[in-house]
Amino acid sequence: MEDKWQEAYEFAVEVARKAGAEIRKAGDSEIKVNTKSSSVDLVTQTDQRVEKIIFSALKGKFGEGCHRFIGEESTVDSCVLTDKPTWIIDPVDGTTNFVHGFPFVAVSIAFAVNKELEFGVVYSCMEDKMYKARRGQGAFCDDEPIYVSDVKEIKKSIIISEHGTDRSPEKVKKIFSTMQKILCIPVHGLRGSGTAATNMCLVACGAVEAFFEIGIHCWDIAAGAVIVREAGGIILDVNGGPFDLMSRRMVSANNEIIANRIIKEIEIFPSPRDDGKPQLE
Ligand SMILES: O=P(O)(O)O[C@H]1[C@H](O)[C@@H](O)[C@H](O)[C@H](O)[C@@H]1O
Ligand SMILES: [Mg+2]
Repeated sequence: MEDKWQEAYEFAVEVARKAGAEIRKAGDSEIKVNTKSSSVDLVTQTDQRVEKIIFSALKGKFGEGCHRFIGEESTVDSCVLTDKPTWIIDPVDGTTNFVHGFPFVAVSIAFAVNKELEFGVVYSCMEDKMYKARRGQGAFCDDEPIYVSDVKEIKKSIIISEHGTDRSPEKVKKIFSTMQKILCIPVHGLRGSGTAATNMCLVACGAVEAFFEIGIHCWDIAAGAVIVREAGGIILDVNGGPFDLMSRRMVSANNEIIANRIIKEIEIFPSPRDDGKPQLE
C-alpha cells in the first residue's frame, strides 16, 4: 500500500529546520516582547513570523482545503480536533527562553489524522538537534534511534516539571506542593528546560524519567507525544486516565511504574481545555 503520510513527515522535518534557522537568526537582533494571557506569557514578532512561514509552507504544499491548521499564534478561540488531517504547531516553544537567551528553544510540528497523532517533529534549534517520530516507526534524534530510560525505581529518577504562565497564588502553591512531595520521595533531581516539547524529547532519549505539567497547550505537546511513545514511553492524564491532547495536562514517562508514582503526588488544579469542552476531574 502507498505510504500516505511519508512525504508530509519528511516535509515537516525540512520546514522545522528552516523555521529553527529563522529563530536562531532572529535571536542575534533586538527582540521586541509583548504579552498574552499574563505578564509572564511572552510573545515576540519572531513567534508570529515563524508561524506564518511554517503555515505558508504547509498550505503551499498540501492546500488549505484538505488540511486543517492549529497554531499557537493564530488559534484565537478553542481548537477542536476533527477527523481531517490536521497540523498542530508551536513555532517557538520556549519563548521566554528565546527572549532571555536561555539556550533551549524548539519548533514543534505534529500531524494528526482521524484524531490520532501520525507523526511529530521537534527541532531544538539552539542545540541543532532534530527529534522526530512516526507512529509505529520508532523515534530518532538526528537520525539515530532513541529510547526511554529503563529505570523503574522512582528514587533513581530525574523528573521534569514547569511552572507555566499562570501565576495565581493558589495554582503556584499546588505546583510547589507537588514538586516538594516529589523531591522528598526523594528523587535524584528535579529539572526543567522551559520548553515542553524539549522536555518530552528528554524523556524520549532517556535523559530523564518523566515530565509532567498542567496548563500546557496541545501545540506544546502534540509532537512530543508521538516521540515519547515511539521511544517506548507512555503518556497519561495527570489523574491516571488516558491522555487527552486537548486537556492541557499530561504526564509523560519512561514506564507506567514511574508515571503512576508521580501521579500519586500531583495536586491537580483546574485549567480550561483547549477545545472548550468541560474539564475532567
Ligand atoms: O509559550 P511557549 O510556547 O513558550 O510554551 C510553554 C512551555 O512549553 C511550557 O512548558 C511552559 O511551562 C510555559 O507555559 C511556556 O509558555
Ligand atoms: Mg509552547
